[in-house]
Formats: sequence, C-alpha cells, structure tokens
Amino acid sequence: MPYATSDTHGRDEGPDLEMNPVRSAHLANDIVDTFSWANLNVVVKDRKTSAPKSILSDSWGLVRAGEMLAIMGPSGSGKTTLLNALAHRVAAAGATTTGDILVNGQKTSLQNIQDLSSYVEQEDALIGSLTVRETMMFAARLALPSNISKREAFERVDDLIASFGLQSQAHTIVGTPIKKGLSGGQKKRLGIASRLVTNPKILFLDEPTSGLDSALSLEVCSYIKDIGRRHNLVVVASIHQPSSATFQQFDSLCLMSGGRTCYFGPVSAATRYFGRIGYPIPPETNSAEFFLDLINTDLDKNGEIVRRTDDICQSWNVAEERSCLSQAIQKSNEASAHSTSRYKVARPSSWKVPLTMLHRSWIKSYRDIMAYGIRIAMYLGLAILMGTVFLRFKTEQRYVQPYINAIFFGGAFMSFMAVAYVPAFLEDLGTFKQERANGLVGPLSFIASNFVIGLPFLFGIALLFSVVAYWLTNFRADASTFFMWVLWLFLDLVAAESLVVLVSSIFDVFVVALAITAFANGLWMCVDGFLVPMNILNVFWKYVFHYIDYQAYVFQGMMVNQFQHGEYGCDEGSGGQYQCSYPSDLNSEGKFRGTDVLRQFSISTGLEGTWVGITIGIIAGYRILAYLALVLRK
Ligand SMILES: Nc1ncnc2c1ncn2[C@@H]1O[C@H](COP(=O)(O)OP(=O)(O)OP(=O)(O)O)[C@@H](O)[C@H]1O
Repeated sequence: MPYATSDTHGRDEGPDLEMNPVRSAHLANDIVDTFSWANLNVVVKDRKTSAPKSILSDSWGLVRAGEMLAIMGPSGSGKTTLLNALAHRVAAAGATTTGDILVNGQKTSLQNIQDLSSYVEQEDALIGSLTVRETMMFAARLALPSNISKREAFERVDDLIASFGLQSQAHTIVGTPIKKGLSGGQKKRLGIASRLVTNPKILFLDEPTSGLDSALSLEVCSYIKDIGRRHNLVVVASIHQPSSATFQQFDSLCLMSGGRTCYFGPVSAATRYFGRIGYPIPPETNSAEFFLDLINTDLDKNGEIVRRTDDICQSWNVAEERSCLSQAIQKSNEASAHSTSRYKVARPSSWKVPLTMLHRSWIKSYRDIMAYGIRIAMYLGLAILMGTVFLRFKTEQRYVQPYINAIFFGGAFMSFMAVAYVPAFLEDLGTFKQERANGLVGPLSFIASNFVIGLPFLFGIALLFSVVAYWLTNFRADASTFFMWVLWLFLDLVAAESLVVLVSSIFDVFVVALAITAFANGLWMCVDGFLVPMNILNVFWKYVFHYIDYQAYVFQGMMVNQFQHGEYGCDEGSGGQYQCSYPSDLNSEGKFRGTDVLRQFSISTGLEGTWVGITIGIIAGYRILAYLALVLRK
C-alpha cells in the first residue's frame, strides 16, 4: 500500500465541538509543504554503565501541511526524545543525534527550525497572576517585530483567544496556588495559543493532554486539529494512552517502543496493517490501547511481549509501507516548490524584550501575593516583633549587647527570610526557559529585568521595616543615621535576593534551592563577625568566607552607624564602684564610648563607603554568576 496521508487526512470529523470562527489569516502556512526526517538516531551514555546506548534508532517519518501526527508509545519508548530531536532541541541529556531533518525535502538548521516552529512543553509555564489576554499580549510583544502595529497585534491576540474558545475567560487570571483561575484544559489551550502568536508553520507539542481527563483531552486535541487544518499547519504531538475519540483526531501515527518504530502511517490504516502482520484488533476495542498493549514491554512477565515487539519492529522494517515512506521522503524535495532555507522571522528590537519582561514582572510583582505580598507582611510582622521585644533601649551598658543583638537580627535574619522568594523566582525561571528555547528571550534580559523589578519592592520593605523597628528599639535618633540604617537593610535584602537568584538558577528544584540558600545564609551568619568576633574567628573561615560575606559588611555598617558616636553609662556596683565591660579612657567617669564597643569587635570606622562598594560588588557578582549559570545551562 502506498504511503498516503495527505489526501485522506483520516477525515473523520471527530466530536462536534463549537469552534469559533477565525479571522487569523496570518496563521496560514503557505511555505512548509512537508516536514520529514530520515535515519534519525539518538545515542546517550548509559547512566549506569556509561556505555553508548541507543534510545532512538533509525526513525523515519513524514508529515504534510494540515496533518496532525501522534507520536505514541508506552512510557520510556522515546516519544520525547524523538520530538526534541525533530525540534533540534537536546534530545536527552548528553545525547548525540544523527540523521536528517527536512523541511520541504531540504535539510534544516536550528535557526531555520526555530523560525518555522513553536514547541509547547508538557509542563505549562504560564504566569499565574496574568489574565488570559495579558498572557497572550506579552507573548505577542516578546515575539512580534516592531513593524507590526499594536492594532494588528491586538487583532492576532483576540483571534487566537477566540480560536481556542477562551473569550469568556479573557480577563480571568491563569491561577496561582492562592487564587484559582483557569481549568486544566483552559490552561493547556492558553499555553498552545500563546505559542501560536509567532505564526509557526510547524507546531511541536509534548504530551498536550497530560494531566487531563479524557473529555478535556479530546477538547484540547479538537482545538489543535481545527487550528492545524484551517491554517495548513504541520502538527507533531507526543501522546500517551489517548481515548479512542482523542486518538481519532490524529491523521497519522508514529508508534514506538524502546526507541524503535513499530508503525508509521495513517491512523486509519493502522488497524488493517496490524491485522495483516498477524495482530488483528478484537472488535469493540480502543485501537490506541490495543497497539500500546501489544508493545508495552513494561508489562512483560514471560518474555512474550518483548518477542512480540521485536517481531512487530522487524515486520515494520521490511514492510511495503516503510519503503513507500522512505521514497515519499526522498521525493519530498521534488514535490515542493518552496524553499524555506531563507525564511527568517523578524524579531522585536533588542530593547523591547527587556522592557516587555520588565512590564510583565511588574504586574506579577504587585498582583502575585507570593512574589512580594507575603514577604511584605512577614517583614512587617518581624518589624513589630523586633520593635516590641527590643523595646525602647537606653544608652546604658546593659542595653549594649541587646543593641548588638538587634543589629544582628535586623541584618542576618532579614536576609535569611529571603528564601520566601524561591517559589516566585522558580516560576519566572520556568517561563524564561520555555521562551528561551523558542528563541524569544535571552538570559541577559531575564536577569536584568528581574533585578530592576525587585529594587523598588525591596526598598519599600527596608523602609517599612525600619520605620517600625528602628524607632521602637530606639536606635540613634537622627535622620542621617536612620537613612544609613535603611540603606544597609536595603543592600542586605538586595544581596539576599541576588543569592536566591544565583542558587535557583543553578539548582532549579524548589527543595534543593531552598535548602542551599538557607545553608548559605546560615554560613554567612556564622562568619559575619557577630557570633564570633573577627579577631578570634579562625583563619579558614575568616580568609575563605568572611571577606566575601555580604552580611559581614551589613553588620559592620550597622554597628558603626549605631556606635561611632555617643557614650554609654557603665553599671554601678554595690559600693558605688563603676563596672565597665568596655575598656575606655572614660571608665573613671563611669562611661565608655560607642567606639570602644566597636573596638571589641575589631570594627574600624570611616570605611563605610568601601563596605557599601564591596556589598554592591557582591550583589553584582551574584547576578553575573546567575547570568553565566543560565548561559552555560543552555
Ligand atoms: N543517559 C541515559 N541512560 C540510560 N537511559 C536513558 C538515558 N537518557 C534517556 N534514557 C532513556 O531513554 C528512554 C526514552 O525517554 P523519553 O523521555 O524519550 O521517553 P518517553 O516515551 O517520552 O517517556 P514518557 O512517556 O515517560 O515521558 C527512556 O527509557 C529513558 O530512560
């Protein structure tokens, strides 16, 4: 039987979902006729043995414009590996990919495929606090060139919202852990719609139905099919255990097991093919389920399924359909009148991307209580706690140590609590990674906009905390000392947040990032000169860590701020004798100077400018390292 998918399209119309009329002429694909691949192999270094291991072998396939291909197979069969390889992404960690990926029969480059396609990841990385329309508008602003007018961008966005049946949710937020928004199916549809704003001709979808029940899976696939047909797109989706109705939405099937192909061709011809090679489908059976059961070696108890899978793969290797497929791929070059090698998508100007990200982060930061709201409330609570525990201190000896404790608490504990920023940053990082993989944004825009957007909030937190805690505690009562305290607290918070950004950029797993940031802050607390004064801190901790500890400079800065001026009264003993804990030339008068306290901690005065500079340097260092981590993690 000749390889045939384009004519038939398996045109069973599927469920009669109410699709919205689409005006989106911009989506129409008139340049990609075929998308194909030949002799595609992926080899990895085996995790256990380190020997080369083939996880995709000799894969061939062809999808014509307007068709929707299902890459189907049991778990671990290589669906994601194939999809990633086709999208020119890293197929698997440390993988080597060989073979040809062709558009209109001609080999493609990464840039070419990025320009022609969009990839929708399995995990959506939508920003929970944005509405549907905002999500689409930001996707458009990050992707569309400046020569596209605002009106046209709005039109495209509204068309896509309508096409995916999301008009009535246009002003609904996506949803955060605290505030419910869209349903699972609506989120999936929004994730796909936001990727279509760039007008891809080829759409890759990694398990678009994962996490959805069968009714929602069918709904999502029906929308994709409708859009793909209407606009002549090439749609390639990996899929896991679809219901019968969802399976019938696809035009063609690539069935895989253990990285090998078991069948490639029209969905409508699969049943006949399997019957012919000796595996007839029983009546009233879900065909997708039947195919998967045939080759699911995970269910093997006595080696039977492994033998059967080998037989099915060997049958495919010598099948007539297989040779027709390779002929069709080889001829796809002649069949197409279009070359896409010069196809280039215009991108927005370089300043527009960071500004758009800044705008998006701004909306998130004031709307998403998780980003700053919870921290503002927490710091206000801490300020009231600190101000009422360390209440109305006097300039007497017995208050000196509590003053120092308050300074330590204000600096070290405040920066420790920056761990509350980890979840919000990881959400942003997830969005960034997907947008970056689709060629939309770079690490510099991401790190820079994240930094800038945090500054006003952190300054607000520093000011709020100080207004409450500083005056209640009764630190030195003059404006310049107060604002110097605010500055130190602000730098402390910026450094702590920068540390979160650095650690989370390297370790992007919530619990790991949380644990490492907490550990690092614990370390900085231990060596900042409060718990163990500098003059007795052992040389290892002093020379390896103390001098790069931002908390040390904040502690010293706040100490100087409080103690560089002023005198304190010694305790009076029972016989009217003064008992002074801090040696001073004023001891005979029953007093000592604030600078005598500083001397005990080996803290010099007059170096505040240098310390501010070093702290800013540490902040810059954290941000630069975070940027480099993202560059290297590509
Ligand atoms: N370094 C490696 N060493 C050994 N096996 C590996 C390595 N990298 C990937 N694999 C294996 O390659 C196979 C293909 O993985 P892939 O994620 O493509 O499967 P999948 O069909 O998408 O699975 P799922 O449906 O569970 O997402 C898996 O069995 C995986 O364990």
